[in-house]
Parts: sequence; structure tokens; C-alpha cells
Amino acid sequence: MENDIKEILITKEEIEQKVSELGSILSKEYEGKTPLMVCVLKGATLFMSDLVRHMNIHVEMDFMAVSSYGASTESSGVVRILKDLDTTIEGRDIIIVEDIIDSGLTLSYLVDLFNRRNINSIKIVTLLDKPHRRKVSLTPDLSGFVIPDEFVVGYGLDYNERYRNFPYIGVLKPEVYSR
Ligand SMILES: O=P(O)(O)OC[C@H]1O[C@H](OP(=O)(O)OP(=O)(O)O)[C@H](O)[C@@H]1O
Ligand code: HPA
Ligand SMILES: [Mg+2]
Repeated sequence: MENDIKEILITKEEIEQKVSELGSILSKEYEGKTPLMVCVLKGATLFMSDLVRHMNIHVEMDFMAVSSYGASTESSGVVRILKDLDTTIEGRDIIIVEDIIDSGLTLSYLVDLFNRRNINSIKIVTLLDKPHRRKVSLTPDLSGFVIPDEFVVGYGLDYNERYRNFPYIGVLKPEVYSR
């Protein structure tokens, strides 16, 4: 299983340190407010669950499932909503929590959707940003690591639903997805 990884890009310790920093920044930015943290399933689950434990303000959590990759390393370009929010978001301060922004298609779709629903504010926090592959212009408000144009897995990120449980971010060997 670990043989499928070409190199470790970000270690477990580096992730822990960064997530703690991001949690502190968000706690200060949202002091006195109760933001609604929206986790984009499934990739962002590990990041979200660690991030909220580094926030010392009240937060609410909700989950949205969208999918555009399937069993591929390229976005299909078609974003499908598989599960919508349970919470009414009118008037809320929304923090969208993502594991990675790649083409930007998933998030630009979600941001457009939220902006049509009378919210108070919206910010994007992502653990990883892969800016070289953007197909739409989109900049996160807060990002953990800018990474090169390689397909990565681990800490929530998958290839064909596997590798999400790896504690680090690793580059997948190309032969894994070309075989
Ligand atoms: O910027 P983009 O090119 O849109 O790519 C980023 C999105 O792709 C991945 O999700 P995916 O659709 O693979 O679903 P998953 O989170 O369940 O793996 C990832 O978790 C982001 O949500
Ligand atoms: O590099 C990636 N890895 C896993 N899932 C992804 N979804 C967009 N980019 C990636
Ligand atoms: Mg995926």
C-alpha cells in the first residue's frame, strides 16, 4: 500500500502544525461569532475534524457532498450535489472547509450557490492549493500549503476512494493510475 507513494510531500507533523495555526487564525477572525463550518465531503473530513479542535470559539458543523472526479485524476468539469446542507444558512457566516483546490470548479460552483442564499459572509479555507491547474479564477482566503502540479493522496484525499487514511500527503506513483 505504501509502495504506491512516490514521495511524501507533507509530513504528519507538518500537517498538525499548520492545522493548529489555521485554527488559531480562524478563532481570532471569528471571535464573538458562531460560524457555520461547511465540510466538503469526503476529502475534507480529516482536515475539518482536526481544524475544529484547534478553534476556541463556538462553531457549528455541516456537510455537503459534491463530486466531480470519480475514478479519475482529472475533474469531469461537472459538479454534482450528492448531499445538501441540513442547516438554513440565511444570515450566517460560512466557512467552507476544503482539502484541496485544484481546477477550482468544485468551489466556484459552491461559492456561487451560497452567494445566492442571502448569507452574511463566506470564506474559504483549504489545506492544499494547487494553483497551476486552475480552470476558473478562485483564491482561498486561507490556505495551508501551496503544492506543485502532482496528484496527491492521503489525509482525506483519495485516488479511486483509497489512501484517504494515510496520515501524510504523498504523491501517487503515476503507474498506479495508469495501470
Ligand atoms: O478544484 P477541483 O478541481 O474541483 O478539485 C477539488 C475537489 O476535488 C476533490 O473532491 P472529489 O470530487 O474527488 O470528491 P471527494 O472529496 O469525495 O474525493 C477534492 O476533495 C475537492 O473537493
Ligand atoms: O491531487 C489531488 N488528489 C486527490 N484528489 C484531488 N482532487 C483534486 N485534486 C486532487
Ligand atoms: Mg476525490
